[in-house]
Amino acid sequence: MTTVQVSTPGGAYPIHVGAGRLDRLAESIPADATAIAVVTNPKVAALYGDRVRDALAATGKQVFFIELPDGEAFKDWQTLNLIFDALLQNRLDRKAVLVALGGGVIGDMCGFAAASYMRGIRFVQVPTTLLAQVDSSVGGKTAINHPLGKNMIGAFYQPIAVEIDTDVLTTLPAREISAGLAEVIKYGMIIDAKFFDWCVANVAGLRTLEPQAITYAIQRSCELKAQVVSQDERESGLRAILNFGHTFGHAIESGLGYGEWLHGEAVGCGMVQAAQLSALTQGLSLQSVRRIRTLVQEIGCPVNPPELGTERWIELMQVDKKTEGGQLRFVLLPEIGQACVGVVPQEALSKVLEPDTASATA
Ligand SMILES: NC(=O)c1ccc[n+]([C@@H]2O[C@H](COP(=O)([O-])OP(=O)(O)OC[C@H]3O[C@@H](n4cnc5c(N)ncnc54)[C@H](O)[C@@H]3O)[C@@H](O)[C@H]2O)c1
Ligand SMILES: O=C(O)C(=O)C[C@@H](O)[C@H](O)[C@H](O)COP(=O)(O)O
Ligand SMILES: [Zn+2]
Repeated sequence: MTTVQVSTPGGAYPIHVGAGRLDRLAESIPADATAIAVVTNPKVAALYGDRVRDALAATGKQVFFIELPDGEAFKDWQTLNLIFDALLQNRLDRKAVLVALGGGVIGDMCGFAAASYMRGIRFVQVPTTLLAQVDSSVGGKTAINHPLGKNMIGAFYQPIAVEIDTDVLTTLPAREISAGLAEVIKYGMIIDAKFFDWCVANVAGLRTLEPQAITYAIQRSCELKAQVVSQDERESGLRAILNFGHTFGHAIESGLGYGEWLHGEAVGCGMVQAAQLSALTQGLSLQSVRRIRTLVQEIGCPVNPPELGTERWIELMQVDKKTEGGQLRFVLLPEIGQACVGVVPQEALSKVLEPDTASATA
């Protein structure tokens, strides 16, 4: 087991990474917890519910399970309210602890419920998808979607611990592994060129969950994300680089309907588009754009954006949280391993959004 530490003004906590962590969840429940509510979905509950129930029984506390419908399409008010209904019906008090057992959808919703139930109760992240293990369980962004935009209603709210059991990845479908790898390679592109090269060299092992490769990728991703959020918890500057590819990616998700493309797939494609935009505005070399495109393709994510039409793309991207005074801002790469945030000329953006001209920059 290895531990990565996160330290923010909103809370400091360990990320434990190792095989079999699910059986040791009791270690992350504070002694003064009055009850534990596990927020999950039917698919994850069927796979891991019994093990988690047994592990938490060791605390001697009352354990409730709250099952939400599965999928991005349910990351909404109505589903969030199911958590509050269950917490109130079971009379959970301020010293109750929530446990988010599932992927990023469960983690984001459980975290938002923890942030707002009785104005804030403690929660533990137990991410069970690769994407959630390398990204969404760390750093305290919690949210639900709005029909007009991704993650539009939410809060910054840190968990008290993150428990990553690498064994649970064995039941994940290949498509979900590819989606998770998109957020892994993102760290290489924005902050760690050596890690990017390592991902290129180890892509086969990553896709097949070769234990050493996937464990290292999870640890390194958590370290890099912890470094960023520990410096800028609430995205007043640096943290925005974690949004690389997301201005395009979120537009794909909301434009096509939540769940049509997986978040990681949309981000993978969005990173190719953002790399093309970086070539036009930051001098990113065409060789680097090609390397990014090839890696996104090799992890199994789409590299060709859906045809939404330039006007619709811009309308969808306008609601991005980085937009200031109506002006779109993008995360861009001057080179692989370095990122900045900036505005771009309209012509450059149009070139990327018009499929014929975009292919010329890749
Ligand atoms: N808060 C953040 O910083 C942050 C970061 C990245 C992504 N996100 C959000 O995370 C969400 C995407 O998360 P995701 O990719 O984990 O999707 P997800 O939560 O929908 O999970 C994907 C699928 O895998 C299933 N699943 C979960 N664990 C499993 C397992 N071990 N074996 C088999 N199936 C399993 C789920 O039930 C679901 O059907 C998006 O809403 C995105 O916006 C948030
Ligand atoms: O943690 C962050 O900061 C991120 O931007 C990580 C992203 O991968 C994640 O998808 C995040 O939820 C997007 O944030 P948003 O603020 O654009 O909704
Ligand atoms: Zn993301």
